[in-house]
Amino acid sequence: MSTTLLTHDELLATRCYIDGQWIAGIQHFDVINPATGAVVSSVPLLGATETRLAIAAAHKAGVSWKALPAKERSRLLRRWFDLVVAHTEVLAKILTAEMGKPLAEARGEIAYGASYIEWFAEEAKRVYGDVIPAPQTDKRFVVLKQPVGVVAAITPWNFPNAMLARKLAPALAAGCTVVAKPAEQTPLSALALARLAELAGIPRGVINIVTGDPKTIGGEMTSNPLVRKLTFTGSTGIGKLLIKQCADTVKRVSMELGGNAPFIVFDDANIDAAVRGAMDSKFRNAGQTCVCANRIYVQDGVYEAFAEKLAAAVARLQVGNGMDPAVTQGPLIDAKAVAKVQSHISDALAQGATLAAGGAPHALGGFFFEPTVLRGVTPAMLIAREETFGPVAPLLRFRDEADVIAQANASEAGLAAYFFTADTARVWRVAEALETGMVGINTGLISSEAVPFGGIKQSGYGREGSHYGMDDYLDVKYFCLGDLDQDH
Ligand SMILES: NC(=O)c1ccc[n+]([C@@H]2O[C@H](COP(=O)([O-])OP(=O)(O)OC[C@H]3O[C@@H](n4cnc5c(N)ncnc54)[C@H](O)[C@@H]3O)[C@@H](O)[C@H]2O)c1
Ligand SMILES: O=C[C@H](O)CS(=O)(=O)O
Repeated sequence: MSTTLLTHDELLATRCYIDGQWIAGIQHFDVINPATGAVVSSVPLLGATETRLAIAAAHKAGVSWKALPAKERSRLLRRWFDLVVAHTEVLAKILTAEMGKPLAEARGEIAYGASYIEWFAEEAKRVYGDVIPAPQTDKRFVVLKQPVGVVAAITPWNFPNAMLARKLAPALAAGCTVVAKPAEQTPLSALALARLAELAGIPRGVINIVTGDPKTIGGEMTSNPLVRKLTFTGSTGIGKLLIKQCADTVKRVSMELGGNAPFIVFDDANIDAAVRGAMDSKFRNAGQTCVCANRIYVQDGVYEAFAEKLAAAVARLQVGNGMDPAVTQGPLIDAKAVAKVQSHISDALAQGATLAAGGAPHALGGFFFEPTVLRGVTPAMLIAREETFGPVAPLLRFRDEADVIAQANASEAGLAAYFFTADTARVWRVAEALETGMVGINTGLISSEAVPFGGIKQSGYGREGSHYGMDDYLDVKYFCLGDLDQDH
């Protein structure tokens, strides 16, 4: 398949995508590079009127999109996947420019987002129903799965490509159409994805991207009766608000919310593997990741060895502009993120914790922050009770399995958890006891398109990825065929 590659400037959007048209808007807002403070681009400041138009376009496009043979939707999704992969470098540079993560991580995110498109290009062809044996001879019970309809999607800034791909892919595969609002900090990755979907031949109105004021756009998305489902990835507080706003029109809702992941190192763990796992889980994306380790529990017998090795590994992180290939930790997203990290560190130190590495804003200034390790953290400290969303590894001690399970589960969040042990019996006991949607065992990296990604408790509900991921975009319809005994 010959692929005409778009240039960086052709993919760097200044307009929104509604009903197959690129809309300029009247007012605009700047997209800022968090590493340099420079303006990357400007995008339209749209509101309820344009959102209503996008929803109407999605509703209209849905009639023909859901009527397409599943194999045709599959082919279009596959074409889109091929184009995303072919444009990895340009997409990664746009992502790093607007979000700050190191280019190597951005390339990884593009591949990760594309993997959902590839996965659901295949799942599109496997939306099966059932024929259920009826207890009466004159009846047949049939179950169909049908697309929910118009989907509203709201995504965060920390994985601006993958979090949107993780929603668009199953929605389109199921026969749904989408109106999406990316985070105002990082709209460019979403608009670039839409441009490639257009190039792939995905019909007008199937994907619509609206940028602008979150409250206004979200208000239209959650109240418009044509929207049958809202899928949200972001903070728990906003998630709760959106659930309430969707109640009046009884929309289907999926919530991928905040985390507070416990990361547990038992005495019998491979310490070097545990350190690698902690680095992978805690410092990926400068700790701005929903599933990153937020509380690191180390059993008494290995606490000193683990703390020393982790501090040494953290000291090797290279902080700087993500466009520099030598950089392994970029800036935080904004001043608010820096202030939250600083407040967690200050609170911990004030309550008796001590620094093993870092602890202050980086000498580079701006939104750069030193990768930090805190020792002597206790459950009473803010850093153990709230999601830090930054490059700080808080170390807590624990005595035994029962003690650490109780500590780990003492959180309203329930997204991810991790533990390291060589004891296979303990693997089953602890994995079953942890109150989270996902558990990493002897690894700090658990995300994949092939698994049901999602949380429990106040980390949300619904699953993204795997064959489970289609269910969020399908309605189950049962119909009953009667009077079949009669030869009329
Ligand atoms: N569970 C997951 O898969 C997952 C993935 C990424 C991020 N997150 C969570 O997201 C949070 C960080 O991301 P964030 O700062 O972008 O979260 P956020 O909740 O502030 O913003 C997320 C999205 O919601 C929008 N938004 C904000 N207020 C809104 C409103 N009133 N109405 C409609 N939309 C509104 C934002 O514009 C953005 O697009 C963290 O808590 C992180 O754990 C969770
Ligand atoms: O931050 C949230 C993302 O879901 C993290 S991951 O890339 O899916 O692990």
